[in-house]
Formats: sequence, C-alpha cells, structure tokens
Amino acid sequence: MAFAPVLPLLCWLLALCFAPQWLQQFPLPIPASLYWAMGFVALLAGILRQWSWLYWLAWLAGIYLTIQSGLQRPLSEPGVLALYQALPVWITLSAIALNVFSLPPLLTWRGALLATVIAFSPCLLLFQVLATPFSLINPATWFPAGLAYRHALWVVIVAVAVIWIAVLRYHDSGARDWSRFSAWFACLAFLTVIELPPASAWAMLVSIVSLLMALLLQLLHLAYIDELTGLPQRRALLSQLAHLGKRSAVTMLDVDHFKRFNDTHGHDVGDQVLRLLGRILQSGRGFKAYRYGGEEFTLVFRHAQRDKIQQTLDEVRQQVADYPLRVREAKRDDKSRSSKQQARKRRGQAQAGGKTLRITISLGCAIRQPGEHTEQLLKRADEALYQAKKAGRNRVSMAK
Ligand SMILES: Nc1nc2c(ncn2[C@@H]2O[C@H](COP(=O)(O)OP(=O)(O)OP(=O)(O)O)[C@@H](O)[C@H]2O)c(=O)[nH]1
Repeated sequence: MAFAPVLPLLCWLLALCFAPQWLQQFPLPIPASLYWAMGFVALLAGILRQWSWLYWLAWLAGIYLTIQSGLQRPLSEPGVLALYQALPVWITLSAIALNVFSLPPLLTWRGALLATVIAFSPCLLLFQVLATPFSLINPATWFPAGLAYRHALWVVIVAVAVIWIAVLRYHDSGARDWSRFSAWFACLAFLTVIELPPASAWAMLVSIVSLLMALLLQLLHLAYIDELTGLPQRRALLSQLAHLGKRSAVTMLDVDHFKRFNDTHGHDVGDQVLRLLGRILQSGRGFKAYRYGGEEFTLVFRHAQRDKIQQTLDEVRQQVADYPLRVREAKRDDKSRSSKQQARKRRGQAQAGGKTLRITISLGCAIRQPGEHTEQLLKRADEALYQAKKAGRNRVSMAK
C-alpha cells in the first residue's frame, strides 16, 4: 500500500515511453483547473489537520506557476533556457529540504511564512526570464543546451531517485513519503519532455493524484490502524467480521497480569510489551490480528481446522513466552510501588540499567458454528479466554 502513490507516476512514464501521442491527444482541462485540484487537496488536508501536505502543495503550486509564467515560450528566448536549467536544481534542493528539516506547524506565523516562501521562491527564478540583464545566476552558461543536457538531467534524476528510494526503503517509509518522491520525480521528468504540449499538466496531475492518494491512505490509516501496535483496530475488525466466512474461527488474546506489569515496570514498558505483541502477531501466519482494545487482541482465522488452529495458537503463545524483552526502566523502592503519584511520574521515564523480562498471554478460541452470529462467536471466544485465565493463564483454551 505504501507504494500506491507512485502508481500514477509509473503509468505516466510508461505512457511517455510507449504512447506519447496518446498523452498529447488526451484532452486535459488545464491550466486553471489544476490549481483548483491543488486547492481541493489542500482543503481536504486542512480539514484532516494534515498540515505537512499543505507545504508540498504550496511547493507544487509555486513550480506550476513558474512553469506557466516562464517556460511556455521557446527555449531560444533570452533567459528561458536559464530558467529551464535552474528549475531542476531548485526543485531537487527544495524537495530535499522539505523532507529533511522538521517543519513548524502551519498555523503559526513561522509556518505561514515558510509556506509563502516555498510557494513563491521558485518565482524568483522567473527573474531569469523577466529581468535577464539583472540575473545573478545564469545556469545556461554552466551546461551546454540541447540533447546532452537532457541526457545529463536523466542521469541526475536517476542518481537522486536511486538514493531517495534507498532511504525510503531503509526507513520503511509510508505512502506519504512515497507520494513526495513521486511529485518530485514527475516535476523533473516533465523537464525532459518539455516540448510535448500538455507535459506540464500531466506532471502536475500525476503529482496532485499522488499526494491525494497518500492523503486518503493516511485517512484510512488514522481510521483503522492502531498507532501503538501498528495493527488494525476494533473498527477494522468489525468490518472484517461483517464478511466472515462460514468456515472461520476467532481468538481473543490477553496479556497475563498486565495491570501488575504496568504498576511494577511503568506504563512505558507496558507500551513496549504491546508493541512487541503487535510485531509478533503481525508476522504470524494463518490469521489476521487486530487490537481489540487495551491489552486485548483478536485473531481471525479463515478456516475451521481445529487442530491446525490450536497448533498455531500454541506456537504464538510459546513465541511470546520465550521472547526476552529487554527494557530500560526506572529504579524504584517498595514504598513507591503503592504510590499513584510516583507511578504517574514514572510514565515517560525509561532510565537506569537494562533488564530482561518475560511476558505470557492467554488465548480463547471459538470455531464458528453453522448459522452462528459473529457477536455470539466473539462472546464464545471471550468465554474461552476466561477459561484459559481461570485454568492458570499462559495457555490456549478452545471453546466447545
Ligand atoms: N501500558 C499500557 N497499558 C494499557 C493500555 N491499555 C490498557 N492498559 C492497561 O492494561 C491493564 C488491564 O488490566 P486488567 O484488565 O485488570 O487485566 P490484567 O492485569 O491483564 O489481568 P488478567 O487479564 O486477569 O491476567 C490496565 O492496567 C490498563 O491500564 C495501553 O495502551 N498501554
């Protein structure tokens, strides 16, 4: 899913390679409608409080404005070539800066000023066109014009893209970061096919759609993914249960003595345990895991093979029990154990020497019976979990 925002870029590049005439014939509503499209995405991002998108939309709008005002003329005109050759440098440096530096909240004077500067700074390059005699830089004198320049540009695009992709893969980046990569790539790719009439509109469209896709995926993420464990949360579970097949099973899973664990080691270490569980369950095979709420998780199986399910659940239980959890925790004395104030103070603290802890989980599983409603199925799984707790914890209990 993280790569989805790159798809519009790939489609456009494929069309550029294999059907450029189709791109030229396709009636694109330009240029004002693209500003409207940017405005729409900006409005959506604002409503969803995803401010970082607004910086990138300001960046895109500035580039488009500069292209529309300065590059819709023959490259042979004085200054136009200089603008054409300075623009990729600006696009790349500003995109890197937007990615690397932490941006202030947009609704502060610093944020608003920065967004304005981002939007209008490429227009400064227009001075290369509008006031050639006063231009301070003239990249046209740095590189030879023509085909050699295009080839050099492609070499630079590919080199930067390879490094960028490596960084995104290394950080396991999400759709948001891939959409920004896509927008940067589209803007630069446009400069290599500048003579195709609607190329700038296509590049902008690709960039806007990439940013929009990432925004919608972010929305989906906020609605369905639990921030702490990275697992889908109860809302996602309920929509999955609505389409549960006849042959299926549900397991409720709960960390043993988690309250005591929290009280002893602090809320931060408790969170660490939930994160670890999230990782283990996410990598589990044969089921889909959800965070039901608190320290409870739900596993959904899409088959009803009792022995296989029991074996899988036992493996998960054993994997958790065997996992040595390395934590750094605060030192504390016995008195503070009972003090709520101290416990609150310890939240957010993770100091002193490291320690290895072990946790266990209990699991209760119910296999769906013919005609059984999912609420009833969940209830039976919950009862089985209760049985597992009652029988001494760290075990799997299968409902009858
Ligand atoms: N650290 C952390 N603790 C949480 C979170 N959500 C719920 N909890 C804690 O989980 C604990 C749940 O405790 P209980 O439901 O009493 O059950 P338990 O201590 O696990 O005992 P048994 O289930 O009987 O083994 C409470 O102390 C909650 O504060 C969370 O997101 N992070």
